[in-house]
Amino acid sequence: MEEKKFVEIKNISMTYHTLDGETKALDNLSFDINKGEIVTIVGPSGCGKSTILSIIAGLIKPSSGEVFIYGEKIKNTTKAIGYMFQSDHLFQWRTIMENVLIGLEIQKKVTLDSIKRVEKLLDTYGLGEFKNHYPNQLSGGMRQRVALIRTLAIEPELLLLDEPFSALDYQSRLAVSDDIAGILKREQKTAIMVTHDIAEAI
Ligand SMILES: Nc1ncnc2c1ncn2[C@@H]1O[C@H](COP(=O)(O)OP(=O)(O)OP(=O)(O)O)[C@@H](O)[C@H]1O
Repeated sequence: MEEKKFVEIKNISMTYHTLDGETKALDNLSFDINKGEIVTIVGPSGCGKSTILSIIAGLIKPSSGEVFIYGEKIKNTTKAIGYMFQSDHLFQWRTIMENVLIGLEIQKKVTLDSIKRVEKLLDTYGLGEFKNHYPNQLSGGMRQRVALIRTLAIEPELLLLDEPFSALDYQSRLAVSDDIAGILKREQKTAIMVTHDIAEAI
């Protein structure tokens, strides 16, 4: 029997309708992703990268086409998918620990075990000492790591990363992208990242 594909994007098209007219953002896009793969989508600004991530995440409905996860059609958002946006969106009034726990809090899954797991992630990725600090006390690169750990904390099966390094300067971007690629590989995650930067994709 053929093994079920993890993520299947099938014939997705998306046209936005506004008062000014129509914008075709995606035209009959299809691709598959296997478990454990890290896929990057590269393209210039406006080519529809954020649109495809939002469709996979179930945040917007495509004009036509379907997304399947393990053969099941995506209808709404699902806990199986973690979405990390362009900027880190950390809450300034919450400590690093409180920021990282927010997804688990919403899902009512804050337990001793989940706290331990999150503390271990913070320790492993050099943020253990900063768990009681506030986001404005951290560097941009550290904040991106916090945002990634917050996304990993809910243990998503698929991570969607929208230009995760765009807020950083060139040098930190290279360091942090190595860093984050390392984390994704060690945690054996499946991820789709979009970027307009070919170096970052590589
Ligand atoms: N909500 C919307 N309403 C109308 N048009 C939209 C909407 N969202 C995106 N678009 C248009 O769809 C096209 C694709 O946008 P999208 O944000 O997916 O591109 P992108 O590749 O992610 O760009 P960027 O890298 O600048 O974020 C663009 O022409 C954009 O103007």
